[in-house]
Amino acid sequence: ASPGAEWRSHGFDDAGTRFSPLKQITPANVKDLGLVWSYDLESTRGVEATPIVVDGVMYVTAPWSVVHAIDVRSGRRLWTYDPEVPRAHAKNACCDVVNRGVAVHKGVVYVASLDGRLVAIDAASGKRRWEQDTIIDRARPYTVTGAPRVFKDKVIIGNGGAEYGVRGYITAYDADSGRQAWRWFAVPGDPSQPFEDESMAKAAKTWDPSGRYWEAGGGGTMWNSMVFDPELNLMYVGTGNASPWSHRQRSPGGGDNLYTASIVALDPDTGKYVWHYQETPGDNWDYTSTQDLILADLRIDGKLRKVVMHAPKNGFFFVVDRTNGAFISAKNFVPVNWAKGYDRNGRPIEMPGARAVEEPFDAVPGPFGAHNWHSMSFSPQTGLAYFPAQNVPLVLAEDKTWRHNQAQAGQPMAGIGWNLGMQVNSRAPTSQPFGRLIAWDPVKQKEVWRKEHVSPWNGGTLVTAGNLVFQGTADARLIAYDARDGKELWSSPMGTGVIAAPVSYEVDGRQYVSIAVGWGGVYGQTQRATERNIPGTVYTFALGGKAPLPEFAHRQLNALVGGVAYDPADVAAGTALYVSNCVFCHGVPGVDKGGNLPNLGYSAPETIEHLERFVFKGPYMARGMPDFSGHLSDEDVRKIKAFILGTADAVRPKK
Ligand SMILES: O=C(O)c1cc(C(=O)O)c2c(n1)C(=O)C(=O)c1cc(C(=O)O)[nH]c1-2
Ligand SMILES: [Ca+2]
Repeated sequence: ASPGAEWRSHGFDDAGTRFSPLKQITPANVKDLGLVWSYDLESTRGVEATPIVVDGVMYVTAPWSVVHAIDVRSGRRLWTYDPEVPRAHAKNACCDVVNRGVAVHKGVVYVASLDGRLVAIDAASGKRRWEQDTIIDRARPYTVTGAPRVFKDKVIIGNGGAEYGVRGYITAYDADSGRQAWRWFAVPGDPSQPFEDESMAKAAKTWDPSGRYWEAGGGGTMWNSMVFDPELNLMYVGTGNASPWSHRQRSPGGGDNLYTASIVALDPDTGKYVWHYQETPGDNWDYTSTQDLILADLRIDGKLRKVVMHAPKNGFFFVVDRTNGAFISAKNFVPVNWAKGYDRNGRPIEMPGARAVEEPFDAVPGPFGAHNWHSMSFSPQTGLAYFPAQNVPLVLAEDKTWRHNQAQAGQPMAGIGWNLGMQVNSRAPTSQPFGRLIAWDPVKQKEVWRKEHVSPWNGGTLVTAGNLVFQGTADARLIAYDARDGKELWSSPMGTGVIAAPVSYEVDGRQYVSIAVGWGGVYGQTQRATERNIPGTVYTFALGGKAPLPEFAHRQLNALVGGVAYDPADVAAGTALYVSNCVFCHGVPGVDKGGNLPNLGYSAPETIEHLERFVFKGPYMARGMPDFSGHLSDEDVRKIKAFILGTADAVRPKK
C-alpha cells in the first residue's frame, strides 16, 4: 500500500497535520468525484468524529459516543458498540452530546464516553476488553467529548466541563492493560493541600486564593487537542478556558492563572510538565486553547525551526518553538477587539474595557471563538494552514453577584449547573457574524486566500498531496478547493450541515474521501444554515463513484407559536428563568430557528400550553432533556411559558 493509505490517527499523523500524501484525486480530475456509499449513523445530534481507517475498516463515532465499524469496500456495518451513556448526563455537556472519534492501536479501538469512561474494544469483534472510569470526582459535572490519542503505547484522554466548574486534567493508561500510567492537572487544587507536582506549586503563584478558585475548579480542561513529537519525546496539549469565565470572580487579585488557555509540553512517559506558553493570560472570554495543534518544521528568518502552530479561539495565529515553548510570532487571523497584538515576549497587549468589568463588552471574537474545535490541516507542499474562522457575536459583562453553584435566575444556564461569572447579551451585540475558510501562511503570518461561507460553524479541513483542500459547510455541502489559490473545483450536497473534518485513504488502489456528517455542536443546537436534515451519515467518495445520494429530508419551520393565554406581567421573570435554564440549548424563541434542538418559539401551541409535561419527567428525557423536578416550580414554568409566548408575539409581523 502507498504511504498514507490508512488514516491511522485523529490528526492523520502524530504531528496532527491532516495532510494526506495521496494524490490520485487532483485539481484536474476532482470533477469526477462521486459517491461510492453512504452509511446511516442513526443519530440526530452533532457528529464531530474524524473517522479512523485501518486495514479496510472505518471506525467512527456517532453522538452519545456510539462506535460504528464499517467495511470501507462495501459501506456495510461490521459492528457497533454503544457505551450506553445515561441520558441524564447530557445536561453536563455544555456543547451537545458529541464525540470526536476513536483511537485505534494494535487491534484495539478506544473510545471515551460522554460520561467519562474510557473503553477498549476489540477491533475485530466489537467486544469490550476493558473499561476505566477517568473521572476523579463524580460530584462534578465532567464530560468527555474528545478522541483518545495513543502515544508510546499509552492511551491519553482529557475531559471538559469548564463552563460548569471543574478542574481539568489528562490521564494516560497503559493501552494493553488499561492500568493508569500518569495524570497531569492543568490548574492547581486547594493550596492548603499538598500540590501534586512542581508544576502545580508554580501555577498556584499565578492565582489569588482569596477567590477560592479551587471551589469552581479553575478550568483548564483539555477536551480536544493532543499531538506528539517522537524525536523530542514531547507531547503537546492545548488547555481550555479558566472557570468561571470572569477573571475577577475567580482570582480577584489578577494573575495569569496558569495553565489555562495554554499550549503545554509534557513528557509522554511520565506526564511530567516540561514547558508551557500561555496564549491568553488571565482568560476572561472562554478563550480555550484546545483547538488543533499542528507540528511542522518551518524556515523562519533563514533558520529551520521546529514549531507548533495554533489558531485558538482568541483570534491570533501562533507559531511557537516546540523544543522549548519560546514565542516566535502571533498575528490576528480575523478582526479582534480584545487585544491590539502581541509584544516580543509573547504577551497580548489588551484593549481597555475588554474585560467587561464596568461596561458590557461585545468581545470579538466571542466565546464561540474565532476558530473552535473544527480541525485545521497543514500542507508542507503549499506551506499553508487551512482552518474555518468565524465570529458569533456575544456580549459579556462581569456578574458581580455570582457565587459558585448559587444559581440565580438570569445567570446563563446556572439552573443546570453552569458557572460563568458573566452575564451574556445584557445588551444586543453589534458585531457581525461570519464564517470563512482561511488559508494561512504561518511563516509570513498572513492570509493567502479565503472563502466566505453563509454562516459561522463550518467543518474542519483535510488537505492532500494532490493539492486539494476538502471542507464541509454549515449550509450542507462538501467542497474541494485548489489548495494553492482557493479556486472551488467540486462540491456535493450533504444531507445536513457539516461540522466534522473529511479524511482520505486508499483501498485496493483507489483513493477515497470520507466525511461524517451531522449538524450540531454548541452553535448547532440553537442555529442552522440549511433546512436539509437527515440523520447522521458517513459519505464516501472516489473518482467515478456512481452511487445515488440518499434522499434528503427537509424541515419546515412551523408558524410562530400563539393562541395560548399568558400574563404579560410574567414575561420579565420568565426571561430570567429561561436564560438560566433553557437558552443555550433552545435559543431565543422566534429569533433563532433551532438547530438539532427545537426552538420553542415555533413549537405547537399545545406543547407550550402543556410545557410542564416536557419539563418534569418528560418524554424527551430519553434524548437528553433534563428533568427539572425539584429545580423549577409550576410557577416558574408558567413564567417561562409567558416569556416564550411574549417573545413570539413581540417578533410576530404586525398585520
Ligand atoms: O470548557 C470546556 O470544558 C469545554 C468543553 C467543550 C466540549 O467538551 O465539547 C467545549 C467547550 N468548552 C467550549 O468552550 C466550546 O466552545 C465548545 C464547542 C464544542 C462543540 O463540540 O461544538 N465543544 C465545546
Ligand atoms: Ca469552554
